Amino acid sequence: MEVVIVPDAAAGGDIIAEAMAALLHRKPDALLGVATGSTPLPVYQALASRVRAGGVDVSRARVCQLDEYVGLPTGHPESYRSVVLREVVEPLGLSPEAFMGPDGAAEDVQAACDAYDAALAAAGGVDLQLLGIGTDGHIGFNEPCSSLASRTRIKTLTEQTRVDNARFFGGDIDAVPHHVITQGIGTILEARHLVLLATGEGKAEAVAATVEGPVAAVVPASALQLHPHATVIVDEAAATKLKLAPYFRATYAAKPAWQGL
Ligand SMILES: N[C@@H]1[C@@H](O)[C@H](O)[C@@H](COP(=O)(O)O)O[C@@H]1O
Repeated sequence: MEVVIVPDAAAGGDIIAEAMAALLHRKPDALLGVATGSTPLPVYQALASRVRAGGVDVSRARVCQLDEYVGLPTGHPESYRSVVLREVVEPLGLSPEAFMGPDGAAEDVQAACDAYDAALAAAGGVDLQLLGIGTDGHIGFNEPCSSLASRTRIKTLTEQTRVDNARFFGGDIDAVPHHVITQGIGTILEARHLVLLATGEGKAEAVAATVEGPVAAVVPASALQLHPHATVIVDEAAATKLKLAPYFRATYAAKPAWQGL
């Protein structure tokens, strides 16, 4: 696992957009797994500005969703499908056909989950999966004690996650669904490159447990330790509880530029 400490969220966005641009250069039809929440927004902004400047060709790029609320009406502005269309697909100028996600409004939720896992595999798998992290260490919506081998399935949100996400629902926790569909941890681990971005001191404890703690289902993001190509990018505030911060800084400073992320 590589840990990169950047000065701020914008620098994190920049470095990941650069890695996505390099991937699309090597593989123009790459499948990018995108995350929601506030943290990844600087990534999408940085990538869109490279596209506008003509530095990246996204005409064949594909994007896929990590997770989704269950039960929000189709087209609800806070469904993750709407968020990804608004924050990623439209700014990058992709066609809606380049986008795939699970159906959170399906009557048979488990069938929708199975169909999504099958669709990801049929698409050739995710090339780069961008992840945020919950304050409790969740990735996607895999809450603590999710099986490290889990596949896409329905989960119940913790009270803390519903409180954290209420800001997207006008501060009304009652409006935050209890149930979600999420790529499982086993599904996420199949992506060829995992890139987790964490910013702000509220994530410092979860980051330390992810990077320096044991691999444990109680900290779902610690599963990244099992992946052969995982990159964790943190700003200074999110890095404050990392004991190995001096080592991570020295390693990155000495890294040859050609190596990329
Ligand atoms: N399902 C999403 C996660 O994918 C995201 O990582 C997390 C943190 O969001 P934020 O980046 O806004 O802190 O929120 C939600 O729970």
